[in-house]
Amino acid sequence: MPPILNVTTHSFTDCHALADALAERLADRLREGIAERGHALLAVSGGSTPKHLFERLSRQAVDWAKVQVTLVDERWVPETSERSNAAMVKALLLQHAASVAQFVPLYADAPTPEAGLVALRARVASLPLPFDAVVLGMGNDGHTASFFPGGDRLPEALDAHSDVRVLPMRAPGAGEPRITFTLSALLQTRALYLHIEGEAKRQLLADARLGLGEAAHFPVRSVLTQERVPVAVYWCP
Ligand SMILES: O=C1O[C@H](COP(=O)(O)O)[C@@H](O)[C@H](O)[C@H]1O
Repeated sequence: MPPILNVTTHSFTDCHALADALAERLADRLREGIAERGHALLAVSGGSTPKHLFERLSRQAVDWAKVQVTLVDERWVPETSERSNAAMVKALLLQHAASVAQFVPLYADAPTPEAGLVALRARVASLPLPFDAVVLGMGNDGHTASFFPGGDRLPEALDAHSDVRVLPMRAPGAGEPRITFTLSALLQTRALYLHIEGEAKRQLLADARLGLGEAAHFPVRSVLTQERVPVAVYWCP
């Protein structure tokens, strides 16, 4: 991918090498946060891509009792659902050394994200932003966090000057209603990573960066074209 804007790409031979490198980088960030402020705050993505990363990160030597972990977005399903991002974080990341980290979920026991929003906003208001690190993923449709193409609240979610931290989101390709940190909140971070795997996503991201074809309208382009925080792309085939 050509280097444009403030995006750098780190390529790896396979998902294990990528997971090792990104886990070490994230652990460095968390240790720096703890050394400088006494605590650290990490936001991770759900979906299938971060599974190896979570396994590696959970074993990193970090004072995890001083770390808060949250998600960049969540599907509005209880943790008993196999679609729950929280369930995946608990099963793979909050294990081993990281089992003592404090998890801040984005799901509340309410029928819709709108019904749970007041409780959820109070919960995330207590998070001491900026994040030490945010790890985004990307779907094959160019969504990141729950910034979906055609999302009903996409313009609000992508407003880089918004003071809203979380929003509900519904979209044709989203599967179920969502809750997502806004772009404005996610850019309040000391380090921003975009973790993608596979040739199709590499090409999609390259097109989005260059504004080519339909990828010019993919929500992930808002992350790539902002100038507030450098983006480190971690990629493997
Ligand atoms: O639904 C979601 O999908 C994206 C991408 O997931 P992947 O399975 O293609 O890795 C993920 O980044 C997001 O957090 C999640 O809610």
